[in-house]
Amino acid sequence: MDFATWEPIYERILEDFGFDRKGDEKAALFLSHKLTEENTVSLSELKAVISGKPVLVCGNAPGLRSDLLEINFSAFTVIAADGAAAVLMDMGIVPEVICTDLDGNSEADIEKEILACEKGSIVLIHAHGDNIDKLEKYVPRFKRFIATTQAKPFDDIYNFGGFSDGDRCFFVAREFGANKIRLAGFDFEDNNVNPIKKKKLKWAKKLIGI
Ligand SMILES: Nc1ncnc2c1ncn2[C@@H]1O[C@H](COP(=O)(O)OP(=O)(O)OP(=O)(O)O)[C@@H](O)[C@H]1O
Ligand SMILES: Nc1nc2c(c(=O)[nH]1)N=C(CO)CN2
Repeated sequence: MDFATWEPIYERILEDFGFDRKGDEKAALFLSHKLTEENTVSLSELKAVISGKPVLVCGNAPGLRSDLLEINFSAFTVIAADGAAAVLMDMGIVPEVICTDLDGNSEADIEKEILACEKGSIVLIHAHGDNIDKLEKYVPRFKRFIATTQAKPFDDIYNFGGFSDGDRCFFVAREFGANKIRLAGFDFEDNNVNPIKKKKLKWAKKLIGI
């Protein structure tokens, strides 16, 4: 999705949550300073695992494990949203792609994302105004990654559209030409979550429906 199409949606999201665009921009700049030639994954590498392939996008709803029992993984490129990567790793599955803002989960889950990266997952690390501390702490531990922002993209900081980790996975799958996208571990109506998460799920449902 080009930024001109995304920007009005992004502005509505910022307003709905009361988030500050300047904070997102500062975080993106911070992340850009962590990129080197050695730790940057190319978009062609990402495209190679998605283009023309059926993609399974895994969210981290409580039903993820049971959804996964019905799925033949070998038929899909697996893209995991943040904590979903830990669930997959626990099942012995290394997702091909992970989208994470590094702020949703326990330290143990982040360690599993770092391990997945070492085992070959392409990790898309997302900068936003409320995760600079996490970026500072964990980004040096990821050997290779792609940097993303929800604000205006620049240089090697990309914006493929989407806001929370789950819907960004979906946008990545679409942007890079998945021939089919199946969802697992998405429960947009989950009431067992805090009000901010509820609002994020409302936006996720809307964005994935676009
Ligand atoms: N019922 C649900 N509870 C939690 N996550 C869900 C649910 N349904 C779908 N998801 C998707 O799973 C993604 C990963 O969730 P997780 O809790 O691991 O990370 P998070 O960083 O806390 O999530 P978020 O990006 O929403 O802040 C979410 O971004 C969301 O899109
Ligand atoms: N500024 C800001 N942006 C976000 C945030 C957040 O908490 N703050 N959370 C997200 C999904 O977890 C995605 N983007």
